[in-house]
Amino acid sequence: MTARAVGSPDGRTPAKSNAAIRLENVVVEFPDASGRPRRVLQEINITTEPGEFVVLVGRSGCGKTTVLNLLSGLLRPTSGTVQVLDTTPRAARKRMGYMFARDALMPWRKARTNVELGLEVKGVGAAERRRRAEEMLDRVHLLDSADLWPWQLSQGMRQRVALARTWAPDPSLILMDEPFAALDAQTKVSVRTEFMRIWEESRPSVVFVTHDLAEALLLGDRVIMLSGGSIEVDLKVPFGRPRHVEELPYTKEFVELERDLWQRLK
Ligand SMILES: Nc1ncnc2c1ncn2[C@@H]1O[C@H](COP(=O)(O)OP(=O)(O)OP(=O)(O)O)[C@@H](O)[C@H]1O
Repeated sequence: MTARAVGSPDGRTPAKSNAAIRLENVVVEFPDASGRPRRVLQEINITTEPGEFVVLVGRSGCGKTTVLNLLSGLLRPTSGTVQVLDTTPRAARKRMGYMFARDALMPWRKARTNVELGLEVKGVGAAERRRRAEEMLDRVHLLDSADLWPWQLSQGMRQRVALARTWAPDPSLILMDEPFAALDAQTKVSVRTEFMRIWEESRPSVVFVTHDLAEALLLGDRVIMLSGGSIEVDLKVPFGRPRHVEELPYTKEFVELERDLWQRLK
């Protein structure tokens, strides 16, 4: 049998390995109002390591969600190549998890069966699904609420159920689009703290989009700022792990770094 290089459309070019994501010379064009192509991403190159937590920031419309759409396989680049977990986005789909600003829990399922959803898609048996869903609900302190419907949960609780659902199938890469943006300030701090605790236990690769520069520095290993369709900043975050997400924002080093990033954003 002839070996076929993973991620290589023609099967001849050997794929480069050991990256969580790899965007090479990626261009994305969308038609403008008059139907002419408008370039949204210009020859973007991003490679991230397995286990790396990368945050995408930038002004509204700079292309952050477009990058997530490329990674999830919803969108194909106009030119260039996109690899996820050393293969095509489509082939990597079952090893990816997603979380968005609105929890998107299914209203006809209780918290428990919402968490089981990704496990069902993977074909995990009923008993193991139940065990894993309960384990995850326990980790977000919602085991007592396992049999409640989404409408019986607060926004913060729903977002924690969504967190449990994203984590339950043990994804290798998680794509997150402003997952805490709809939460009030206090709930945001507590959900974010739980999220960091769970992430630090298993450390899947993450690509996280936010408008909040403090959040980017608080969570990320690396912050990539997009501007005008190009990479404006690619910053290695200098804070160690585990992080004190409640205390770190008040340190001098953090405040200075956040101010620098704000200046770049302007
Ligand atoms: N399907 C599409 N058709 C045409 N234009 C699109 C499409 N999707 C996105 N765009 C355009 O591409 C640009 C980038 O959009 P994108 O959603 O990636 O930005 P963003 O940085 O995520 O913005 P925000 O922070 O406001 O969510 C925008 O100008 C948007 O209008």
